Amino acid sequence: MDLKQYIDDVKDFPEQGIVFRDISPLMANGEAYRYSIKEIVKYAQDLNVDKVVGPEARGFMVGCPVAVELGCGFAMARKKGKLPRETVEVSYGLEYGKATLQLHKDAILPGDKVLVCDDLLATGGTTAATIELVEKLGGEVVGLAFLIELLDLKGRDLVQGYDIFTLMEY
Ligand SMILES: O=P(O)(O)OC[C@H]1O[C@H](OP(=O)(O)OP(=O)(O)O)[C@H](O)[C@@H]1O
Ligand SMILES: Nc1ncnc2[nH]cnc12
Repeated sequence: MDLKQYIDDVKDFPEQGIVFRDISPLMANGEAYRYSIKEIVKYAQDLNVDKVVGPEARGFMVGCPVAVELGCGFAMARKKGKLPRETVEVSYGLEYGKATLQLHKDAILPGDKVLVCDDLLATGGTTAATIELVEKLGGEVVGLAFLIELLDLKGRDLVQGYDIFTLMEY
């Protein structure tokens, strides 16, 4: 399926010079959304995943349906201040800003095999921070899955050594 027809390229959002790759049209199309999730599930099928972790917010859109299909749990990596119980946290930079992500301390059990899911890999800052959170809690990241990879930003270099699956490259 040609998934790129469902990605809207928005110039100068959220800042001058950024081309924002908007996944809203893909999610609005049941067939394209379902196909994307099924492809990630196929990739993850043999990884023996215990938990899927997705960073807020678009990571939830990809990670939750993948977890449901795999029949495993999902843990939310949320922006600072949103989780009500004890957390671990990591601050990071992304293509257009800075943020802090948190995970509940009991979201990952030591030895859990974790699949990190997000809509898009740009600089890799968000993904590297998510991996760091999982590893702080003793989890093992067994794969990283995205709808989109922005090749120029070399996010792969920041997460070297991890297995990466992407459906679209720009
Ligand atoms: O590889 P990076 O340079 O880190 O960029 C990728 C991240 O940026 C976006 O999230 P954003 O922080 O904009 O949050 P949102 O999902 O809440 O829109 C996107 O969903 C990824 O998580
Ligand atoms: N160019 C981009 N489009 C959409 N989401 C992003 N997150 C980081 N960079 C992005």
